[in-house]
Amino acid sequence: MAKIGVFYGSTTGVTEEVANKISAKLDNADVYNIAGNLEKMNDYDVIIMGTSTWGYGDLQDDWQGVLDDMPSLNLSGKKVAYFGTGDQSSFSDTFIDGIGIIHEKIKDNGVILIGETETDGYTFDGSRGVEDGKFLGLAIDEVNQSDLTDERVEKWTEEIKKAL
Ligand SMILES: Cc1cc2nc3c(=O)[nH]c(=O)nc-3n(C[C@H](O)[C@H](O)[C@H](O)COP(=O)(O)O)c2cc1C
Repeated sequence: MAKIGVFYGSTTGVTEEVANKISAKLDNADVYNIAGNLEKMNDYDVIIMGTSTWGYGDLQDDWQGVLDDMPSLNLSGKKVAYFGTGDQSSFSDTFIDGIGIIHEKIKDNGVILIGETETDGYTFDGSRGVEDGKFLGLAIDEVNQSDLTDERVEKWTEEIKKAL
């Protein structure tokens, strides 16, 4: 299988936990906290990026810290997938905005986006993580729909495997 790296930024541990679940479903893919590990992306063919969203549509702090360095990575030809954790109820206008902020920064670097998902089953008003009616990646809401997380991860990782 292609070499997969999972990179996450997590303020209270939710996104970290989801990163570990995703890794477990992908033959224990390597998992990194993005803080201090941005350059490690260069070592992987497939890069899975996970972030939460804070403030009102703000990128998680550790991702914010590396965001401006991301365009200098050589991501050309690499497959990239996103997962975002958020709260669609309290932050209905900015649900998982973080993945959209990252994508905006690197989308012109020749990345091949995989792992987009349907928005069915979620209720929210707006998201920078949605493009052409689909989430740019996997959306996880541990605040309101934690009972769905495991099956969402399972289904998504099966799709990711097919896209490799
Ligand atoms: C003060 C505050 C602001 C938040 N802002 C947003 C937001 O704008 N959009 C969103 O989808 N979730 C928002 N959330 C929800 C978090 O992103 C969510 O709980 C996430 O899973 C936390 O993940 P982490 O512990 O990995 O950082 C916010 C939560 C808090 C407490």
